[in-house]
Amino acid sequence: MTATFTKYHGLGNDFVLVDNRHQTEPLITPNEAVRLCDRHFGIGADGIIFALPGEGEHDYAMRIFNADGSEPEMCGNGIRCLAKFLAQLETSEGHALDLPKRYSIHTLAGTIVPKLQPDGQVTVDMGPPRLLAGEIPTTLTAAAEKVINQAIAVAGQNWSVTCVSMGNPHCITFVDEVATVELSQIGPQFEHHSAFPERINVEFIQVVNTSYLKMRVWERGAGITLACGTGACAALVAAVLNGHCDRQATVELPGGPLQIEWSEADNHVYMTGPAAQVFTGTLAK
Ligand SMILES: N[C@@H](CCC[C@H](N)C(=O)O)C(=O)O
Repeated sequence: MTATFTKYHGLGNDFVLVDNRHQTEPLITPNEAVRLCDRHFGIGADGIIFALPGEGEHDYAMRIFNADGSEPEMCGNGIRCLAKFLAQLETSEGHALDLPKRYSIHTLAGTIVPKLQPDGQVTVDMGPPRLLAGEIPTTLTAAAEKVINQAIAVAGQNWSVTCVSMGNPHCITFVDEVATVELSQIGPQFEHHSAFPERINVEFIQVVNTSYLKMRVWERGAGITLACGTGACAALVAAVLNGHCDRQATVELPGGPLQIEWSEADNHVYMTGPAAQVFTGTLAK
């Protein structure tokens, strides 16, 4: 059996997109995902994303496997790529594309709504952040408490962290200079710390001013990536909770900037950024 794929990236966070709209089971197994994500023996990607059939109110569903084969609940850069992929599939099937175009997507983090804008950017309603320790999950405090500015020892250093779930778990720490963080050494020790039973994505944030944050990330199941959409949303929320930032800010990642807003009106987080197609291919099975 052969399957086609399309490679996309959102600010250098790259994914293999698979048209899986005809069946609910992913065409690729977690083990195959590990092989395909390998940058020497495979296509090379931070994850594999499946465009699945939607049910009820949902146009489609999305699932994703990380580069290590684990399955996260959500992916911010990935869902912008998925929205562009779906638009491309639909237009190639003869459907008209009227912009702005909105999709209702079922994910393991709930309903997420990306909207394709006329200028090529994608704005995503990422839903509300979840702040309770039990929702992250973390054992850093009692399950019904928030984790804001909490002490933790990792890699022989004391850190002060704020935890936010955007459906998937994030631990944010503020530093003077992101460029000096030894990410490849410290990142995995956060990811596998016993305080995080489902592992964790960790974001290091430099507050440049109240509307501009710099960020570097170590992702659960993927390691250092050039950008993380859910991580940028979690970072903005953490910065607001710590009084560092306005509710609307640019988050600058190694791969480029994202515009993030935590709306006071509906408590949802909105992310705006690009997504680009790189190439298409056929999988050798
Ligand atoms: N890069 C993604 C997040 C992908 C999932 C993450 N590695 C996890 O395991 O939670 C994004 O842009 O949000």
